[in-house]
Amino acid sequence: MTRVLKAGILGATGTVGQRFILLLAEHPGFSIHALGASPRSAGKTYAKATKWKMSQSIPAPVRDMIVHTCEPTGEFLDCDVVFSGLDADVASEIEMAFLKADLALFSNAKNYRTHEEVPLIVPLANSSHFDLVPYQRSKHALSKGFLITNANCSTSGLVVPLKALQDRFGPLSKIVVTTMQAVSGAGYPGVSSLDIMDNVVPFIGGEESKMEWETLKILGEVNPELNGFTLLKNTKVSATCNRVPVIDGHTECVSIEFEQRPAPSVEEVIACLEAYRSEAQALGCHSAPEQAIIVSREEDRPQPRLDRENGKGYSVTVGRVRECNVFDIKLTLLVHNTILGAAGSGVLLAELAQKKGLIA
Ligand SMILES: NC(=O)C1=CN([C@@H]2O[C@H](COP(=O)(O)OP(=O)(O)OC[C@H]3O[C@@H](n4cnc5c(N)ncnc54)[C@H](OP(=O)(O)O)[C@@H]3O)[C@@H](O)[C@H]2O)C=CC1
Ligand SMILES: N[C@@H](CC(=O)OP(=O)(O)O)C(=O)O
Repeated sequence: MTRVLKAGILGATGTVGQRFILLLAEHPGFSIHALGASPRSAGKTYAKATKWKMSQSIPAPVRDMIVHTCEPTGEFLDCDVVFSGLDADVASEIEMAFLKADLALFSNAKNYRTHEEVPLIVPLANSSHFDLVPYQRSKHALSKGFLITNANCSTSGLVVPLKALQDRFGPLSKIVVTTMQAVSGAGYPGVSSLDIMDNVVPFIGGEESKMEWETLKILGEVNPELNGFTLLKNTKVSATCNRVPVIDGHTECVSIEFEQRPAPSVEEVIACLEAYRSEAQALGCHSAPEQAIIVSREEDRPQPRLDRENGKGYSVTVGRVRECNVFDIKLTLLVHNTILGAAGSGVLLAELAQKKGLIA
């Protein structure tokens, strides 16, 4: 029987923070122990500090908890794990302070994803990158702490089927992806209603380069010395990102070229995606979905409203798998941007870390 872990949440009042609250409050393996947000929220009860936007109510035990500033003191020091949903403008300094305090930190912010000693892990794709933790600990003289980042929400959906295909058919030479991203991805208040209603905005600052680069790190490997990452060199990724008037769920149209000739057929690709099993599933992690990738055969799926809760938001739903007459295969995928694309990844990463013995 694994013990219940005390969890802290940084950025607890935001869009990702609220999702952490819901996922952790109903999780048998965690108890919510400390909440942090900006000095504007500190000292207030959680119910007063947050602008709650989830369709479920604030869990009763959390409503009257007091929100603190984000410093590694007090209740945060008792935490076994700390999840960060901090605004990127403040995440660098705060997360480094928590790492230096020897805490186990799982971050949603982009700030340390590109760092050479920091694993960037999508739990259904590259959990082998946890192998760098001992080196990170030795570099920072830590005994139990570490910093793991999870990916950009659109990247998180993309890499799961790509990993399945790469493992089965070898290197992918070209990937072109066009996203239709939900407004919750922009946090709260996010995109103004006058900008997004009756509209599509064909720009999300910094998103395309993040998707292109993060994919190469995630689908790359930990080097043999276990002290760095080898990024994919021969895979080219091009992303185009759009904001659409959907509340939750990022949809992505993906075209893929394989190195292998002849390229796999549509039937082989579907069979590979359906058979794919991640380490999180193999280890029996509580939040791991039964199917990492759900393939829909209906001609008009996936759709955000109908498919985003698949696998409780932890599965990637793939549909419209078909031949591409420019590359080899094209498909459409859907990822829940605040579950597998954000807070859910953090929770599943903590479960994996516990299974791997990285959390005592
Ligand atoms: N939304 C999504 O789908 C995804 C988001 N992310 C990333 O996760 C992070 C959070 O995003 P999101 O929840 O959307 O953002 P929000 O803007 O909704 O929330 C930001 C949080 O940061 C806190 N904060 C702001 N300033 C400070 C400060 N000076 N000190 C301490 N805390 C502060 C806010 O507290 P307060 O309420 O007190 O202001 C709030 O809790 C970002 O880095 C984002 O890029 C990653 C993947 C997906
Ligand atoms: N930019 C994403 C959400 C996000 O915050 O991503 P990142 O953590 O990579 O900055 C979106 O708008 O949907």
